[in-house]
This record gives sequence, C-alpha cells and structure tokens, in this order.
Amino acid sequence: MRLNVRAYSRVNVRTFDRPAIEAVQHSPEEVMSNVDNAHFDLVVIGFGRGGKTLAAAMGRSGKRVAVIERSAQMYGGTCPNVGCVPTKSLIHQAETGAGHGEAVEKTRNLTTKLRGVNFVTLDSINSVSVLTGRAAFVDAKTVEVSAGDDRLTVTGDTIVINTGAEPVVPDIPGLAGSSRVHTSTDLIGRENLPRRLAVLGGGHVGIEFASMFAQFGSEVTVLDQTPRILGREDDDVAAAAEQVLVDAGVQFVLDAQVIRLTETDEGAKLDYRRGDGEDSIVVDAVLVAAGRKPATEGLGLDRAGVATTAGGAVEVDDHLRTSQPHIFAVGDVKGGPQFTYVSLDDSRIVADQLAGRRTRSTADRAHIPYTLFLTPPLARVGLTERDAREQGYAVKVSQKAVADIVSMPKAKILGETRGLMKFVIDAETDQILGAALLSVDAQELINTVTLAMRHGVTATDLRDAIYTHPSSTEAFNEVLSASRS
Ligand SMILES: Cc1cc2nc3c(=O)[nH]c(=O)nc-3n(C[C@H](O)[C@H](O)[C@H](O)COP(=O)(O)OP(=O)(O)OC[C@H]3O[C@@H](n4cnc5c(N)ncnc54)[C@H](O)[C@@H]3O)c2cc1C
Ligand SMILES: NC(=O)c1ccc[n+]([C@@H]2O[C@H](COP(=O)([O-])OP(=O)(O)OC[C@H]3O[C@@H](n4cnc5c(N)ncnc54)[C@H](O)[C@@H]3O)[C@@H](O)[C@H]2O)c1
Repeated sequence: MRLNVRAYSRVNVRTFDRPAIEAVQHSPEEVMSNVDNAHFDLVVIGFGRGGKTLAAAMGRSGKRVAVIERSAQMYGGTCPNVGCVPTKSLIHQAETGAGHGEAVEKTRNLTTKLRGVNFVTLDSINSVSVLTGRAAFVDAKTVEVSAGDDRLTVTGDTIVINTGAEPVVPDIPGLAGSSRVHTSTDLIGRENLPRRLAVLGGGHVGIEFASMFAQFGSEVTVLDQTPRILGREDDDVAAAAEQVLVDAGVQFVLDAQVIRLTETDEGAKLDYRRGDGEDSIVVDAVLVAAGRKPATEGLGLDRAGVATTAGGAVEVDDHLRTSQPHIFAVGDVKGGPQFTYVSLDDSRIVADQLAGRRTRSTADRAHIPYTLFLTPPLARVGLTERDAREQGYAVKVSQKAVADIVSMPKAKILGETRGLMKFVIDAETDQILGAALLSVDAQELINTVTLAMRHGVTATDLRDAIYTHPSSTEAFNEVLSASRS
C-alpha cells in the first residue's frame, strides 16, 4: 500500500533545502516495505515536541517506531511551524525595525529550514518511519492512517498521543467564515499588513501579536471579556506591562462581550457590549486568540477506550498514562499548561516509565516559568505577591524599576530601560517564592531564578553571586538588596 511516501518525497524537494534532501537516507520503496510490516514497538500520533523526542530516543535504541503526522507542513509540530519560533522571529524582526513583508519572508525561510531538519532528524533513523496522514484509533492497539484515498493500519505495543491543541473560535455570529478573521496560524504567514487589527483575547497569543503588529505599524485594539489583561499577575506588574503596550499604541477594550461581526464596505464591524451599553469598532482584520483546546476530534478515542476530561483533554495520571495503561498522552492534548518545554518534560516522564524506572512524575515538576514576549518581555515564575500573602507567608519583596538599577548598564547600552524586576521572598526562610521580570533579557533571567528556586538557593545567595559584566543578571546584586515587607 502506498501511503503518502511519495507525497513526502515531493514535499522534501519543494520545501526543504538541499542538504536536508541529501540527508534523507532511504528510498521511498525501502520506507514502504518497512511500513507494510506495520507492527511497531512505539506509535506516536502527532509530530510534537514530546513525541518526536521520544521517537528519536527509542529509534536510536533500536526500537521500531512510527510517527504519524497529518500535515507535511507540520513536521516538528506547532512550535517550529506556527507557534513559538515564527512568532518570536516576527517579534525580533519588528523590534529591529524590519518591514512586515521582509519579516514574513525571513520567518517563512526559517520555518521551512526547521521543518526540514525535524523531518530528517527522524527519517534518518533507520527504525523510525514518518507516516504523513491523519491518525484515528481502530481499537486500543490499532491506528488507521489516512491520506486522501490511501489507508494504512499500524499496531503498536505502546502508543503516545501527541496531537497538540487548536484555536478555539468563539460562537459569535459572523465570526466563522469571514475572510477577515484569522487565527494565529494564518496571520503569521499573511503578507499584507492590516492597517487596523482587532485582537479577540488578551492572553498569551493576543498580547504577543498585539505588541508585534503595533511595532509593525498596525492600529491594534485588544478586546477581552475579562476586566483586565494579565489578571493573574500582581497589579503593579500588570499595570507596567499594560503601559508598555499602551506606549506602543495598543488600545484595550476590556470587560467587553463581542456580540457579532458584520462585513461592511469599510471593513469588519465588531459590535460589543460593555456594562449597559453597546459600541463597535471597524477593522481590516481580526485575530481570534481566545484560547486553544486539545486536538482530539476524529481521533476515535472512544474506540480505544481512552477517557477524556470534561474539557475534552485526554485524561492522564501522574505518569501520563491514559485510562489504557499502554497509551500515554504528552503535550497540550492532555490539558494543563500549554508550553513546548512542558511537552518536552512529558517525554522524559514517559521515557522513564518505558524504561521501567518510575523515578519521574508530573507531581515532581515544581516551578514552571513562562515568558510573554511583549517588548520588553515579561517572564514569571512561582507565586505572585498576592498569592504569597493569601497563602500566609511572611512576605518580603525586593523590587526595582529597570531604569533605576544602577548596576545594570546593559539596559542602558541597549536603550531599553522600561519595566521592573520583582522578587517575592519568604522572610522567614529567605527562599524565593516567585519572581516577575519585565525587562530586557527576562526570558533568559527567569531560568536562573527558576533553577535557584528548584535547588533551594536563597535570595541572599542569588544577591551575592558573581555575575558577568555588562549583563542583565548582575541586576540581581542590586534588586535583591532592596526590600520591603
Ligand atoms: C502562536 C503561538 C505561540 C506560541 N509561543 C510559545 C512560546 O513562545 N513558548 C512556548 O513554550 N510555547 C509557545 N506556544 C505553545 C506551544 O507551541 C505548544 O504548547 C506546543 O507546541 C505543544 O506541543 P505538543 O507537543 O503538545 O504538540 P504540537 O507541537 O502541537 O504537535 C501536534 C501535532 O499533531 C498533529 N496532529 C493533530 N491531530 C492529528 C491526527 N489525528 N493525526 C496525525 N497528526 C495529528 C498536528 O498537525 C501537530 O503537528 C505557542 C503557541 C502558539 C499557537
Ligand atoms: N510565550 C509563550 O509561552 C506563549 C505564547 C503564545 C501562546 N502560548 C500558549 O498558548 C496558549 C493559548 O494562548 P491563547 O492566548 O490563545 O489563550 P489564553 O488562554 O492565554 O488567553 C485567552 C484569552 O482570550 C479571552 N477570551 C476568551 N473568549 C473570549 C471572547 N469570546 N471574547 C473576548 N475574549 C475572550 C480570555 O479571557 C483570555 O484572556 C497559552 O495558554 C499559552 O500556554 C504561549
């Protein structure tokens, strides 16, 4: 049976660069004969971060592995193709003054290269087969892969579900089907810069796109149903981040329910209700950034006896086993925090299980940091000051505005002195409970703070450490010397 093998050979030639094509080791016929004998030690559904890491490790140890990916444009998964990497590339281009068209082109070239590298990394392992087609369970051990009229059935001793998440499109009249409405996936590659952009949702995706498009020159309005953006953060941190966005020209319509979209000669008209009144804005494009839901549609989880949660995520235990002990789920599809590095850590837990060690579980995963890539970025880990006080800690706060940190000339060298650094410390034990860093290099600094928290390094030790100069980390010498209770 010929499943997509020629299809992905063609895709290689069209979209991958020359070294990547040459690195593909085996001919289509060899892959096909491999695939025809369709029992595998491990079947991974979805080419995401966790699944591909596991597939490569198992394949290199000699196990027969199939990785099923529904789209040849998604080898490597969401992050390198339509998520973290293209958005951060566009943000970097916007920050360094590139035009939008040039930025889209550079970003497309980058993602094409990464897609090729991802494909070749798995395809060059002899015992790993990449099958390009949509997967659906037939039963608990059997998965059907379909691509056009082609069908292939594979079986696996172990199966890992790694299908990720997809955008939620709220049920607002006029939204679905409008050519002016985009998800992050298609807005990344759109070549025409919208003059007026409405962003529906002020979460991670919404804030990053708002910041980026404002820097490219769009008039951006963020609409959210909640009374404030970044509502989980401390008020002073959220206010500082909001001010950065307002300075970039972003407008906010908060506590608003969008009730309909109407196409007009001037553009898409969004009517919204706020308090007792109704108002509207007219824009050229709308980005729907209202959250992402686990991608389980059409997977046939019921046929496999795999249970899901009320929210539609694949239900897993602390070792990421589903209700079927030989089926695991990793990454966004299992619910919880949606970050690439969580999917990667999921793969470590599953690898640990498959090796029979049982030393890891999701319960030991303390302090997951995250970064919102506005300009400058906002990075966070652990408790906010508000949470720490609510939980009854004797709280000490060390905080400074970046502009006031004398011993951090890096910010002044770069001309980016906006933001603040804030540490929340347990006054009794000197342990760091949390940090919010709205600062140049915050996406790097937060990893040092997280490591300190995980290993019980005290705030005093972090303050008195030797750091290179000029760097952003040396700000810790000064910020951690300031304190209030
Ligand atoms: C715009 C945007 C920006 C982001 N920025 C960041 C960031 O800066 N940092 C960060 O850590 N995270 C970021 N994220 C989140 C991050 O991309 C995800 O958490 C991560 O990619 C999830 O990986 P995963 O392993 O769950 O699966 P994914 O990488 O989502 O892979 C799932 C794969 O499964 C395939 N698939 C789905 N159904 C089937 C099926 N039935 N058969 C076969 N294949 C199937 C899909 O095509 C996809 O390739 C961002 C997300 C978005 C949307
Ligand atoms: N830098 C990063 O690490 C990064 C970047 C982008 C995305 N991500 C991941 O992707 C996930 C999804 O991002 P997201 O921004 O789509 O979701 P999100 O959950 O972060 O935010 C969704 C926002 O949409 C709002 N919303 C929902 N329905 C609405 C409606 N009908 N009208 C107005 N507002 C509405 C919510 O109030 C919320 O503020 C994030 O949770 C994050 O884990 C991470």
